[in-house]
Amino acid sequence: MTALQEWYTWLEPLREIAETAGERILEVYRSSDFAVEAKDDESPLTRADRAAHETIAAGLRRLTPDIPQLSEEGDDIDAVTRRSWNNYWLIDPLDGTREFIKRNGEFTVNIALIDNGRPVLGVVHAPDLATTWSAAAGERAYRFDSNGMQTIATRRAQSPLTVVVSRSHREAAIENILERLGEYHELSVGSSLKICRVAQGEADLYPRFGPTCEWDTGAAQCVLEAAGGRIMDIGLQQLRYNQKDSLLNPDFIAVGDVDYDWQRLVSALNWEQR
Ligand SMILES: Nc1ncnc2c1ncn2[C@@H]1O[C@H](COP(=O)(O)O)[C@@H](OP(=O)(O)O)[C@H]1O
Ligand SMILES: [Mg+2]
Repeated sequence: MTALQEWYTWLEPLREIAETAGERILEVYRSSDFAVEAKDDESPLTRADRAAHETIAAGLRRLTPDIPQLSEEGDDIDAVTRRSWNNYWLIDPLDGTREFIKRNGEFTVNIALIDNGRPVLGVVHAPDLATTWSAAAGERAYRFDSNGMQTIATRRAQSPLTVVVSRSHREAAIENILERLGEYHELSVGSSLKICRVAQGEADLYPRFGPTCEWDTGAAQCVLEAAGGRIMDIGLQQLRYNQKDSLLNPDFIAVGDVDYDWQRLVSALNWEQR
């Protein structure tokens, strides 16, 4: 695999690919009168997932024919093959499937370029919110919406903390942690938008205890890190990608203020015994 000297120039085409996939999703979302509960072959959800996946796969093949793709909706790729890659596109064509079904608009298209275990490009697009977040490692993070393009940045942690939690997946462990935080403000949000809310300085912490996959976090992690934040496992190590046979993430916290004493919070939460 060649070195990725050109990767920075791929950010704009990447945003276009994500937004085109978003248009395909919205065609289904807006045309269907659906009440789907599960993925079956005929469901609008499945059609939207597939249409977004195909659009992204074709767009990335045109942009970078030599870089492999790992998509939630793509072929299963065995771990040995995958782990031999130095870099690859990591894709969740439609994150927040429950939000799509509930029609609350909180679903996203996610594309990250992973290089040696780290996200170096990331685009998160929320089609129904007409908003896109994008970043390249080592550069600024941006949000594009009806007001145009803005630089985004995380904020200093505020007291009480504002905590983002999943709208649809709320494990008992999360309830325990929230209880132990004492006073806090809560934002309930679907999909990778939670990480984007931390990245744009609206929230301080997003704790996730329970299964997520690497494609749920890769693109938004790139945005959050470029905006000044971090996603860390319980050892406060930054999440890395393609390091294991499994594609499941560990428990993690996404934080905006890297100078805050998260270690103290994590220790106080008695994480190991939650
Ligand atoms: N049991 C499980 N195993 C793996 N991933 C899970 C999971 N439960 C939830 N997730 C992940 O959490 C994501 C939704 O997160 P949230 O609740 O924050 O919106 C899902 O994305 P999809 O909607 O793309 O399937 C899915 O990847
Ligand atoms: Mg997902």
